[in-house]
Amino acid sequence: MTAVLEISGLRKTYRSRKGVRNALDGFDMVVEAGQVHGFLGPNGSGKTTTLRTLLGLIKPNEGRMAILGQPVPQHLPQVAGQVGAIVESPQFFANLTAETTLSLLADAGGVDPRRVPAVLELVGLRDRAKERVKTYSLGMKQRLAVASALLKEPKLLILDEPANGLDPGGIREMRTLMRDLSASGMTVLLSSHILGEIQLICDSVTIIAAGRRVAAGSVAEVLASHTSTTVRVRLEPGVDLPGAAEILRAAGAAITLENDHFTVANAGNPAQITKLLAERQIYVAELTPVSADLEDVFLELTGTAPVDGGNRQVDQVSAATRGGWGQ
Ligand SMILES: Nc1ncnc2c1ncn2[C@@H]1O[C@H](COP(=O)(O)OP(=O)(O)OP(=O)(O)O)[C@@H](O)[C@H]1O
Repeated sequence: MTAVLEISGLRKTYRSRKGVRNALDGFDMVVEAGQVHGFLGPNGSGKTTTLRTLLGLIKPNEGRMAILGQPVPQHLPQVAGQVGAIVESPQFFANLTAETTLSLLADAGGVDPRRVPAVLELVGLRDRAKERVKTYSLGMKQRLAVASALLKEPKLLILDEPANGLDPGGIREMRTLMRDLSASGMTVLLSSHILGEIQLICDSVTIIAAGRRVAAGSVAEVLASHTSTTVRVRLEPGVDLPGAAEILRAAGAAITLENDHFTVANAGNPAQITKLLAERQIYVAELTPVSADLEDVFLELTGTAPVDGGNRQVDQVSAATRGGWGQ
């Protein structure tokens, strides 16, 4: 496979009166041709900084980037025509129709005007194309934004949170659209917080936390590499479940208590669980690895799982990510 996008060792430091912040701290990413690639990370982890740096909107302190094999930002003018991007919600003139908006953009970008009805059809706005943008819902504006990025038939489409504001039907249509675009040979880089959606849409993902890559690969690989670290524990009926959970928690385990069982995250050595409980005459009835979904992996790797008894603060990393328990 060929890489459409390569980033290595990217560093970006913001300086303000409050001090220095390393938004990107040696970040790496590779997106192969024809993939729908998910770019995931918690708030403030560096996603927008990465995308803006890639598009030449801000200057990195260090690192190498290439789009379609061309080093950027040096060769951005050569590849810009093959990259469609929506990084910040584009503003449209409210009094213009979608059709006029796209026609003006096509004209300004030297794009064949026949692309306008084609992209309106693609994003499902054909029947509302002659209505003013101010009458559009948020979801329809999102579609118009995607349509504008598709005008020049890009080889690489970069979308920051394209499903934002869409209802479930809209999200499903956006998913179909992404798959159709990918089937037509386009590579799509997609940042999103809707992890279930990413799991359904994407072939591969990169997860970023605190400006560094913490996981990358096909969705199946990323999931497989984390399947066995969380275990589900059931006890014999009638045993005090919260009490048992507390014993493990006191020993440093990250516990999530459910109705009739609890889970232990990051449990490198599940035997430790049975041992600790048996010492208190509590016997485990079931101990099974939980197959992780992308949300579990994300929470674990980025340290953004909810904090017990408190509100997690920005930049606060949960104990579970600071190393395995029971190793
Ligand atoms: N212009 C700026 N000046 C100072 N700090 C900044 C600036 N832009 C971003 N940052 C900081 O850099 C870090 C990364 O921000 P960035 O916007 O790239 O994160 P993000 O992953 O896109 O977050 P979100 O999901 O919330 O949009 C954050 O700590 C943010 O506060």
